[in-house]
Formats: sequence, structure tokens, C-alpha cells
Amino acid sequence: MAIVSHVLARRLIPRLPAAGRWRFFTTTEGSRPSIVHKRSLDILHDPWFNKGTAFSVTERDRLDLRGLLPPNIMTPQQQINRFMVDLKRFQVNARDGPSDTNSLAKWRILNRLHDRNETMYYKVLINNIEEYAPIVYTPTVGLVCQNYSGLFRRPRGMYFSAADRGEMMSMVYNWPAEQVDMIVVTDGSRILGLGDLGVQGIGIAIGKLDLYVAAAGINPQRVLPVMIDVGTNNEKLLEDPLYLGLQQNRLEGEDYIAVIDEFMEAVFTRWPNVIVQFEDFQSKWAFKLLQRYRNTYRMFNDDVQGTAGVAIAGLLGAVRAQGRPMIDFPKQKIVVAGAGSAGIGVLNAARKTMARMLGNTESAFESAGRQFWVVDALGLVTEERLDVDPDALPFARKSKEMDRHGLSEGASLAEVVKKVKPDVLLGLSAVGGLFSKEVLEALKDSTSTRPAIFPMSNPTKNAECTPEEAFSILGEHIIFASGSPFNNVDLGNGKIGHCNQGNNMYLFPGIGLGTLLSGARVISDGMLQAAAECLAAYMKEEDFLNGVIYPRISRIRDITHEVAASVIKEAVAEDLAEGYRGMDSRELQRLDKVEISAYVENNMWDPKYPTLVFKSD
Ligand SMILES: NC(=O)c1ccc[n+]([C@@H]2O[C@H](COP(=O)([O-])OP(=O)(O)OC[C@H]3O[C@@H](n4cnc5c(N)ncnc54)[C@H](O)[C@@H]3O)[C@@H](O)[C@H]2O)c1
Ligand SMILES: O=C(O)C[C@H](O)C(=O)O
Ligand SMILES: [Mg+2]
Repeated sequence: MAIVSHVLARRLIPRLPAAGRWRFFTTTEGSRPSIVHKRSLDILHDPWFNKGTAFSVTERDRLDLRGLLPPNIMTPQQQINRFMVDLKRFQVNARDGPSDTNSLAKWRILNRLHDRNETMYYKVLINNIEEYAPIVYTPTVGLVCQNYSGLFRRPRGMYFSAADRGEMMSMVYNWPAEQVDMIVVTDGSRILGLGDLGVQGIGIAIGKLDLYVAAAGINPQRVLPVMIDVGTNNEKLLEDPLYLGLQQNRLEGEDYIAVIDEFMEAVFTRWPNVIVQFEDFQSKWAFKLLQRYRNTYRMFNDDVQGTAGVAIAGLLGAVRAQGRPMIDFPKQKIVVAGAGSAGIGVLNAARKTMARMLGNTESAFESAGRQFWVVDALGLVTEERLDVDPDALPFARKSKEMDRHGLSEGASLAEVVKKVKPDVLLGLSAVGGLFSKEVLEALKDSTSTRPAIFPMSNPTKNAECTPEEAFSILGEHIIFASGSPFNNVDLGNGKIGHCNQGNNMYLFPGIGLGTLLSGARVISDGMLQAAAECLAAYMKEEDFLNGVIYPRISRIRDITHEVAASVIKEAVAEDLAEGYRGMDSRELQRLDKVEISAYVENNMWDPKYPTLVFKSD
């Protein structure tokens, strides 16, 4: 950590939380006791305070715990070792097929720990993030959402439903925490590539917030997963007697917007500084809601904006992996399969990045647009299409260019790849196997020396192709990045085909943390751009040449720290930063790079048991 002056260090430490309210302070405050207002079994049943067998003798006395626990006092590490014996019984790697009971069993064991001892849960997660991110997050979280009505035991987060209209402003006070920093909200309408899962989609909000705690060090007492249940159009769920959500069709139009408006007003009234991440809303609402709220509230849409940043960082990495300078990015020909919230988000951001590199003029923007070919469920998108989706319209190819390329409206993906010979083939279609043998064979004629293949759809079975398929057809000279994790491929002769994970998890935790600590009023394009550039700069030249364009997940806390610092810098530069707790906007402006980094680090929560002291109410 950077060395900061004593005086500055004091400023960097936020003010103490109200007595007794928060168990966890910042890293630097870790040694201060937490005041609790409960004792005995109430402590053991409270996951925020429970330490289980790790309660010391003096604490057992102070908190009336003597005799309520086995006598052998465990260190936190011994506790974890004991827990891991149970967890490790399911050694088989997580897959997400419906028959993969191992990954679900692991999720259950971890979830039960989450329910009874949060500190230990996050310690296990942070220390083994590479192994357990695929359980609490993509891909297993998809399986969890699909089965949520059966898996549900204890509630986690809040549910706002169409039946709560007119009540949200008061019901938001039912949440026990006085302060909430981060909300992830979904309406369950497009969970990963699994479609409409209704109320069961809350699992994705919980999984994303697990990463906020593990990667960004957001205090787990200040995160809130939210499900807005406006019904479901999933016929199976509508008929399932065990389904936990509203069994009615989704609200549409003004009725739908009224519910989301009411929710936003309620949460920002109770917690004016909260940040709301929109997650897995179907495209038709994702863009509209983003435009509706982004200039008023501290919010962003992860699928549109987080994904775009991660894809840009990966695309720039792919250019460098070809041994070319980043500035060559505007020459890349990019075919995107999928024109939903994620695809369009990536297209817009990539076009803007190219235009900036070309001088940021109108003509630069125009010519950048010609680098993209968009294929959706109806094939190649051109101006000839009747009722082309307005979000895809800027990327619809012109008829006269079509003749030149020998393509026409609705051309298949394989035809497009054959004719365009792209440098990059990117999939955000949610269609597993879309990059068929024929498509991958066509990519052999790519004009790139090292074509990039990004099957970014989640979960695993929705990936447009597997790394085995890509490397076996195209050979070792490719760049591969998938949304869900895959193992590297053994190419023989001691060579490894590297499988990157191109997932928005590399950005959203840092975007949230940077916004929180800067106190930015809104989340600007500049802040998102800064986050993407930070991720792109994280990798070294030799990584790129080895086909490695994203860091290992084990580095996610470090990356998030850096991303957050970049976001803060940009928020300050754009005069959006209003400060956070003890750090006001003027003080923020005076911090240099090293000091911002220290400020971020000092505010990242670490899972350590605090000493508990009882005080009656
Ligand atoms: N890796 C990541 O970080 C990341 C981030 C966001 C979304 N995603 C994934 O991207 C996928 C899409 O998400 P979305 O919100 O854009 O969904 P969406 O439903 O809004 O969009 C899907 C798009 O794919 C198109 N499509 C369908 N069938 C197709 C086909 N046969 N050929 C070409 N295109 C086809 C549809 O027309 C639509 O434009 C999901 O699987 C999601 O998990 C990944
Ligand atoms: O959730 C993920 O793994 C990434 C992304 O947000 C998605 O919707 O697929
Ligand atoms: Mg998502």
C-alpha cells in the first residue's frame, strides 16, 4: 500500500459509524470493537455477528454464550478448514447442465454458510474466488435461478411486486439496514441467456452483490438484492403450483414504468446516496430505463454498460495480441451476433472508441460505423429490413454496400463471416452453438493474423461455441474469450489454448465502488470509459502475445481497486464527485494518484471478526 502522511491518513479514514450499528469498519478500523444489542442465541442466529466456534472465552462470557457452543475454541482458519472438508466432497468442476447436482450441492453448502456466518462466507469466497465464483456467479447461479422456488429457504434481499403499488415508499423501511450503498435490481425478464425466470431471477442480484463484497469490498451489511416482480410470461412458471412469484402476465407499458418509477423513488428517498445497478432486464426495457434514469439517479445498466467496457478492453487486447498497436483498432472488422441489450451496448461503445481514435469528428463516427456487421435472429441487419429495431438502426448496413460484399438483408451468420472475413466474431445472442463448424470454418479466411472469437453468452450451455471447438477448427493462432468460465485447451506439443473469461464482473464492482467513494451524482460515459481503459491497461504486452487478454479471476480484488480509483479520478475531473463520508469533494480534488489508491484500499471491507461488546438498547 502507498505510504501516506499521518494527517492525510486520518482524513482517508471515514468517520466512525454510529455506535453499534455496523459490525465492520474499514480495514484500518478493524481493531475497534463492535457494539451489539443482543446476546445469547440471538447472536448465534445473526449471520452479521455470529462467529460460531470462534467466539473467545471472554466473549462467550460477555455475550452469555457459555455452554451454547462446544468447548473447543477454533481459530478462524480452523473453522474454514473444517468447513472446507464438507465443501470439498464435491470436487467435480461446476458445470451447469440440469443434471449437475455437484455445483448445486456446492451452492447449497455455501448458501447455508452465508445464512449463518457472513464473515466466514466472504472469507471463503475471497480466498478461493477462482474456484467459487463459478458457483455463486455464472454459470451455477443460472441453475440456481432456474430452481429457485425449490431452493428457497430463507429470504435474502427485498421483493417489490406489482401488488405493492402505492406501498413501496413505506415498505422500503422494512429493510433493517440504516445505510445501503449498493442495490442490484432485476425484474427477472432475461436472466443470463435463460429467458424470463420471473421472481426466481433474484438469484442473479444476490450473485452480483456477492462479487461486490468479494471484489470491491463493499460492506455486506450495506448491499441489497432486489427483485421487482411484475409477473412473468414464462408459461411453465405461470402454471407451476410451487412458483413463488406473481402468477400473472408481465405488466407492460405505463403500468410497468409506474412500478419501476415508484421503486426508484422509494429507495432513493430512504438512501439518497445508494447506487442502483440494473441487471438482466429484457432489452426492450433496458435501454428505455437507462435513458429514463441515468441523468437523475446514481444508476447504471450492467448488461449494456458494464459489458460494453469489458468487451472494449478485450477487443483492444485482441489488437495488441496480433502484435499491432491499439490505435489500429478502428481497422478491425467486427461481426456481432446478437443485437439485444448487450450486443447494442458493445456496438455503441466500440464505435465511439474507434471514432475517438480517428479524431472524434462526425466523419470519424460515420466511418467507424462501417466496421460492424450485425446479425440477429433474422440474419444480417440492413436498411432494407422493415421495422428494424431503432437501437440497431445505426448499424444497419446500406444496400449499396451489400452488393459490393455479395450479401443481402437477412444473410446467415456463416455467409456474413465468409464474405466479410472479420477480425473479430463476437456473440451476445444467447444461442448455444451458434458459432457452428460452418461459421468457424468460414473464419479461417479472416484477414487477421489472429482472429478473435468472443462467445460471450451465458451460462455455459448458451456459449456460441466452446474453446475446444474454436481451437480445433482454427488452430492455436486465435484469441478466445467466453462469458462463462471454460478450462484452457491442451493443444498438444506442450501448447495451451488460453481461454479468457470476458465477463462484466471485471468492471461492475469497480464502477460501483468508484461511484460510491467519489460520491458522483450520476455515472457518466467518461467514468465508464475510464473503467474500461483501466482494465485494458491492466494486462502486459507478453500476456497479450500469449493470448491472455483478461486477468485471472484471482486478481479481481486488485483490478477492482484500480478500476475504482480510475472511476474516482474521472468523476473528480468531470466535477461530478461530491465526496463520501469524511472525504468531501474539495479534499477529493486534492488527492494525487497514490492517495486515491490508498483511499480506495482503506475503504474496502475485509472479512475479519470484530470484537463484540454488548450494550443494552
Ligand atoms: N459476458 C458478459 O459479460 C455478458 C454480459 C451481458 C450479457 N451477456 C449474455 O449475452 C446474451 C444476450 O443478452 P441480451 O441482454 O443482449 O439478450 P437479448 O435477448 O436482448 O438479445 C439477444 C439477441 O440475440 C439475437 N439472436 C437470437 N437468435 C439469434 C441467432 N440465431 N443468430 C444471431 N442472433 C440471434 C436476438 O435477435 C437479439 O438481438 C445472454 O446470454 C447474456 O447472458 C453476457
Ligand atoms: O451475469 C453474468 O455472468 C454476465 C452478464 O451480466 C449476463 O447477463 O450474462
Ligand atoms: Mg447480466
